[in-house]
Amino acid sequence: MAEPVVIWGSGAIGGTIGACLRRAGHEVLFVDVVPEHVEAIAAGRLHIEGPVVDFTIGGPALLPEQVQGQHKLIILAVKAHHTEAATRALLPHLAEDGAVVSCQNGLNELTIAEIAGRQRTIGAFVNFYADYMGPGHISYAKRGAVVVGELDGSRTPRLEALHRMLQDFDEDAVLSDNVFGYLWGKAGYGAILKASALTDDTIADFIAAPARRVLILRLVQEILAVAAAKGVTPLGFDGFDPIAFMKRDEVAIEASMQQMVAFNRGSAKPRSGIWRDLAVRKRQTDVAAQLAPVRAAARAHGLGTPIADKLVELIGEIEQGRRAIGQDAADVLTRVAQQQ
Ligand SMILES: NC(=O)C1=CN([C@@H]2O[C@H](COP(=O)(O)OP(=O)(O)OC[C@H]3O[C@@H](n4cnc5c(N)ncnc54)[C@H](OP(=O)(O)O)[C@@H]3O)[C@@H](O)[C@H]2O)C=CC1
Ligand SMILES: CC(C)(CO)C(=O)C(=O)O
Repeated sequence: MAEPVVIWGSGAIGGTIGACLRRAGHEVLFVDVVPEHVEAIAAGRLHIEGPVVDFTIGGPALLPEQVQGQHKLIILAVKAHHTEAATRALLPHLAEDGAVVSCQNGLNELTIAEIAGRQRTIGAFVNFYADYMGPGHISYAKRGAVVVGELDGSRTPRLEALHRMLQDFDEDAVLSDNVFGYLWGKAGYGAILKASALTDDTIADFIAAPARRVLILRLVQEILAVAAAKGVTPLGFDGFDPIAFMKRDEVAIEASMQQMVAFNRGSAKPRSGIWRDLAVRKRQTDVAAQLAPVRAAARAHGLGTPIADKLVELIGEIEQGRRAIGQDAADVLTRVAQQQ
């Protein structure tokens, strides 16, 4: 049997990628902490549904403590606040010459590299839209950018092999020499998603709302200023044009806003995973964990992140049941943005 690609965290993102790879003929080992989900996958009842694909498949599936041996390729797809624990748990199963690929939101590669070593970390960026609906049931709502790249930008045989494999998931998958550019781009776009989760608005409605314009502009600019201070050139994707925001080019910003609205309008996943964690799954989000490295980098460069700081605080209040999701929460954040 060929060496399997291990999917560590087989929810919305990991489950979708793993199922599609398995359907394309790759050996896949699914790992997850949810016993009923693991059981469903092992029993051949992993249903990926939605406008992109609709099929049911299965495959070897284990809880983390059941994994044995060492593996050369592990795709990590847990939420950012679980990255450290998951990486420590997978470490004994990562071959000396193996690699962890972070298919996550945030700058998780930094945490993974610290634990597994930079040589054993490959960068990735995903912007497709999916939801975990329940054990063995995932909605793949919308295709989006899929990118892989070595952390130092080099082109290596292992990266080329990974890229070829991911083309079996999405034929437009990109091999990049600037994966951190995409990750910082997503940090900018992701900040809009996080702010939208303060409300019940769809992502498209939130971006289109005139009342949120100043918040979106200043929040994105605040995040991308940190990227600039680090010497990273953020890259655009799926309608988001970070350079327009950085240059404060009103015409290009307007075009990007319209494209982001069009990209999100009518999506089968109309709201972010963060909103879903708050409103549907009633659980902690990974907003603080995603923004932690951005805020730390800002501090290291003498920059403030007052809007992101307030965003983390507001999301925390919702998580703790001390604030309701709604326009009031977004109004509070908008007022902070107006002061910048
Ligand atoms: N969903 C989307 O459309 C997109 C998500 N992302 C990012 O992708 C990453 C994954 O998100 P998503 O797939 O939505 O999240 P999900 O919650 O759907 O899937 C993550 C899965 O990993 C499980 N898990 C948690 N801790 C561990 C662990 N230590 N070992 C193994 N499994 C674990 C979770 O269990 P439990 O639920 O019990 O914690 C869950 O089943 C996040 O960083 C997210 O921000 C990026 C782009 C789009
Ligand atoms: C909205 C989306 C799917 C965009 O990638 C996302 O990142 C999330 O749900 O957290």
